[in-house]
Amino acid sequence: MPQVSEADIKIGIVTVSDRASAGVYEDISGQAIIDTMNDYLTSDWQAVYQVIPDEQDEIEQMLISMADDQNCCLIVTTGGTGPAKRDVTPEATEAVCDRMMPGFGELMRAESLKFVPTAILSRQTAGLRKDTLIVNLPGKPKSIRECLDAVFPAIPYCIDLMEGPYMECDEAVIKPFRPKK
Ligand SMILES: Nc1ncnc2c1ncn2[C@@H]1O[C@H](COP(=O)(O)OP(=O)(O)OP(=O)(O)O)[C@@H](O)[C@H]1O
Ligand SMILES: Nc1nc2c(c(=O)[nH]1)N[C@H]1C(S)=C(S)[C@@H](COP(=O)(O)O)O[C@H]1N2
Repeated sequence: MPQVSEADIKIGIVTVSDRASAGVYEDISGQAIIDTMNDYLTSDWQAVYQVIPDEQDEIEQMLISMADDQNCCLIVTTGGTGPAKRDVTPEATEAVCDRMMPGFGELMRAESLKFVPTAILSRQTAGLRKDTLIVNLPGKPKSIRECLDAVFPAIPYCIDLMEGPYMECDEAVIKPFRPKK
């Protein structure tokens, strides 16, 4: 049974992009994460959304604030996962996490390879900071759904195991996997 009311589902969305944060282009990828969560979730949820540049300190402070102060059970980042010199989102994620969840990156790269031969250029990872799951996605708008469709089925059960809020999904859109007790 849910331990926490559905309205307590807060999801952090962090777009890490020098150009989107400077207003050079519109942040389509962060909005795609919000749209995807709206498609997946039938539970009420609240987005905590920020667009920041590729600065490791700033990314770390944002993840800490969303996890510890704003009580997000899940934070999804987009951008800054590649080999370019300023791509440091995985380093920031690892720096703030207590335990890493390497299966997320492995699965997203494997699934992404079905769409782009450059999938292995993403160093995207995931990890746990106290009560929060942090998942990195690449920056390209189309990568959002490609990656989330692959890993999201495991996320509600992951959050159950972390004793977080119970996420109800639209099973016609995404089927969360919860092993029977
Ligand atoms: N948040 C975003 N919103 C819209 N388009 C994006 C976003 N992030 C990336 N893109 C698009 O994907 C392309 C490649 O993504 P990439 O991660 O290399 O972003 P980027 O341009 O390096 O970001 P930055 O501004 O930090 O340099 C970009 O040139 C842009 O067209
Ligand atoms: N699903 C998916 N994964 C993807 C891509 C994509 O278009 N779709 N782009 C790749 C490319 S071209 C790069 S450079 C890396 C890193 O992207 P980032 O630096 O924007 O995070 O993600 C890779 N992973």
